[in-house]
Amino acid sequence: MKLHARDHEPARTAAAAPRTGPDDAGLAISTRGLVKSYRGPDGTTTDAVRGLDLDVRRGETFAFLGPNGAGKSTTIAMLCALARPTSGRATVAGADVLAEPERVRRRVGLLFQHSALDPDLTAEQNLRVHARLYGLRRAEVRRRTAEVLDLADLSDRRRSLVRTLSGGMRRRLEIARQLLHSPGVLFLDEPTTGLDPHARARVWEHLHTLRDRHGSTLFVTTHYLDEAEHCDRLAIIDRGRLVAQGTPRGVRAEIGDDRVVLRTGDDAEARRVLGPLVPPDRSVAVDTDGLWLRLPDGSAWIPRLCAALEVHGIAVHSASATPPTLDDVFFHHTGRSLAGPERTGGGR
Ligand SMILES: Nc1ncnc2c1ncn2[C@@H]1O[C@H](COP(=O)(O)OP(=O)(O)OP(=O)(O)O)[C@@H](O)[C@H]1O
Repeated sequence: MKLHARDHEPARTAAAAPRTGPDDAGLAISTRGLVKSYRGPDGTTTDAVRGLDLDVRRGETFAFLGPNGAGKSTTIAMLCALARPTSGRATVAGADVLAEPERVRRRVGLLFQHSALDPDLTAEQNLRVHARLYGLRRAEVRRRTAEVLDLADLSDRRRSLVRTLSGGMRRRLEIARQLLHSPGVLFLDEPTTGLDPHARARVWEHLHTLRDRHGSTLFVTTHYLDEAEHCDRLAIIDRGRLVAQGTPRGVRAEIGDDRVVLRTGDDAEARRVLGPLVPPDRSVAVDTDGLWLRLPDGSAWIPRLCAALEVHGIAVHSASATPPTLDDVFFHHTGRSLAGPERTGGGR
């Protein structure tokens, strides 16, 4: 699902909100058993989100990862009080999404996947329109516009028409726009999709500045695993269910073992030879990278594996051992890959 600005613009009368809500536990977002089911016209039900328990601390950058259709946008829509949960509870910036949806909407900012800027207005004009929608007073509009332009490093382009800005600049302007009303939590739905690597890096620089200088809580969905690696904490969702939650290092440590990858003259045969050598609860799989295994202290295993293949006359072209990646974490829990083509074998 894609969220669109026109569906969810805040009410004209909405007032500027306090930065944070009255949550005592230091949590910016907390959900328990959050469920969203869609009923189709033919009576069939899609369970987009199935019992999500999430905790996001104030001031952290939290990545929300999952493949297409995992339920990320639906979760964001519920957390921003734009879609009503079917069941469960959620508190965002100190307000309850079911009992206080207006308050939630005033306390969050939401960056949509698709541009919500008017290309025929200048950067500054776009910000002013948005500030007025949030009911900011005239003097406040001027002050906040200048502040967020500076934060986005776009002060020198404030009089440029949006259509003349680069893709990365537009994204930074959109983020700036969502900061005008000082939201308690900023949701960003795939903020870097479609940007080149340089522009992606600039957007992340900007997001880290927000966190470090202003203590903003950022909830970011992304398909890019390298981006999630740089967040404070993350959650991985698949088919509406949480599969892992914690720091990048923590969720990787949970699956523990190294990934040993061998490129051989005959990966299928090598798989057959090595299968009996490894402990029964370890997988041996083949994908586009070659043959791989998950083993504790992987580099210590390599000589033994190579020796066994040599005995069977199978050439080994390369061998490496690396600590688990976030994709390995996903594979460990689902038996599928988040990033590349489907792997075979292994998983739970
Ligand atoms: N309005 C809707 N009506 C019916 N089904 C929906 C609706 N919105 C989403 N879905 C379904 O709910 C599931 C989760 O969709 P969602 O858009 O939340 O996933 P996502 O993780 O954001 O995917 P993507 O990364 O592709 O944006 C999908 O199966 C989707 O088809």
